[in-house]
Amino acid sequence: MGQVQSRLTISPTPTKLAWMMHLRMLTTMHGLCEVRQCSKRWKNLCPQTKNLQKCQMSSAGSSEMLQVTVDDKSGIATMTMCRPPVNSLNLEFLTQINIALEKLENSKDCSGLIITSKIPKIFCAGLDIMEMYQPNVDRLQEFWRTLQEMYIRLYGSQLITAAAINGASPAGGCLMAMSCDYRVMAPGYKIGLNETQLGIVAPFWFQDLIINTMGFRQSEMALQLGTLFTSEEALNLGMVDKIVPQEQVMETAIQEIHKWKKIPGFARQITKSALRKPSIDKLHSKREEDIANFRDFITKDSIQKTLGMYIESLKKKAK
Ligand SMILES: CCCCCCCCCCCC/C=C/CC(=O)SCCNC(=O)CCNC(=O)[C@H](O)C(C)(C)COP(=O)(O)OP(=O)(O)OC[C@H]1O[C@@H](n2cnc3c(N)ncnc32)[C@H](O)[C@@H]1OP(=O)(O)O
Repeated sequence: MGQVQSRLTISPTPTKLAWMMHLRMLTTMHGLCEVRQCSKRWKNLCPQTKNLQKCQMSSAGSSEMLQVTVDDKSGIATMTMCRPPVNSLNLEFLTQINIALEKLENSKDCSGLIITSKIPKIFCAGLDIMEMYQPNVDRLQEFWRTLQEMYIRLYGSQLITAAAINGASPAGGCLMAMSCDYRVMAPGYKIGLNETQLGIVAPFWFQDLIINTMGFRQSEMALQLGTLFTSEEALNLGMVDKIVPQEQVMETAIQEIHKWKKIPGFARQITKSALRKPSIDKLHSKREEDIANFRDFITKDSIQKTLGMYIESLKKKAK
């Protein structure tokens, strides 16, 4: 897929027209996915399915990186990541996730969302390191803006959100999971913000998120040491909420959403918004500064050298 030169602006509160124009631009520019007004038309797209409305977010031209299904009986959506080999988040993948989040948020039929992975033993390996290594600066900035967008959408979602963590979940994968309301994890995997181990720095909003999740003291140790926790350690720290055998992860997430659905939605949403709004507002107010910091940091020679060495070490390990 070619380099993206122009700026993609996904406004947090786009007008319907602006959003549609933006989606059309994305489709044209990237051959990303056949953009459809999903919420109303899922049924029409998949008339053969009764209870399961399926929206394939990618067209024949690109791989099916993200599968989104909504169970019309329960209103629970499942977003399944499938970007081999490790579900790393590049610009196109993040854009697809944002489009799906926008559609689900606006769908009257959807009340809950589960994020999970189709790749065995991997939930999400975090940011695609290749986006940060020897980057095109315009694309690099757009990449970061799109990651910010994902966090704003997911952490601020009105839906009941759960991460069904069925594999490794370092760095950006951990960010994604912690942005949900609930985390259920299979045993035997690692999760955490390991940025310092790569020689990079988790930005303030990653830091705020982990502090909001498990408190200051444990977060400052975890962030400085770049600790990847086992599922069991993560449970003890409050980074995840439950551990169940691999084959029960999805069912447990579904049951948990059903439990949350019994709470009056309006009261729950206002409470969630009040708790999370300060962190989201902080990012909104520093968004451009944060992008500039990221760009200046990543394009430093010393950081490029470190990233190059890290990529080599991953490749050697994979052999
Ligand atoms: C005022 C100034 C302040 C300054 C502020 C500055 C702000 C700067 C901000 C900068 C922050 C940037 C934030 C980054 C967050 C991130 O998410 S960084 C990414 C971190 N991710 C990782 O470290 C994960 C690395 N991967 C792994 O640990 C393992 O791959 C795995 C545990 C996920 C899976 O292991 P396994 O199943 O054994 O697979 P592998 O053989 O290791 O890998 C297979 C294959 O995938 C490639 N790969 C792995 N991870 C990534 C990745 N994240 N991106 C791209 N590619 C990845 C790996 O190289 C292998 O490829 P090949 O088969 O060799 O081609």
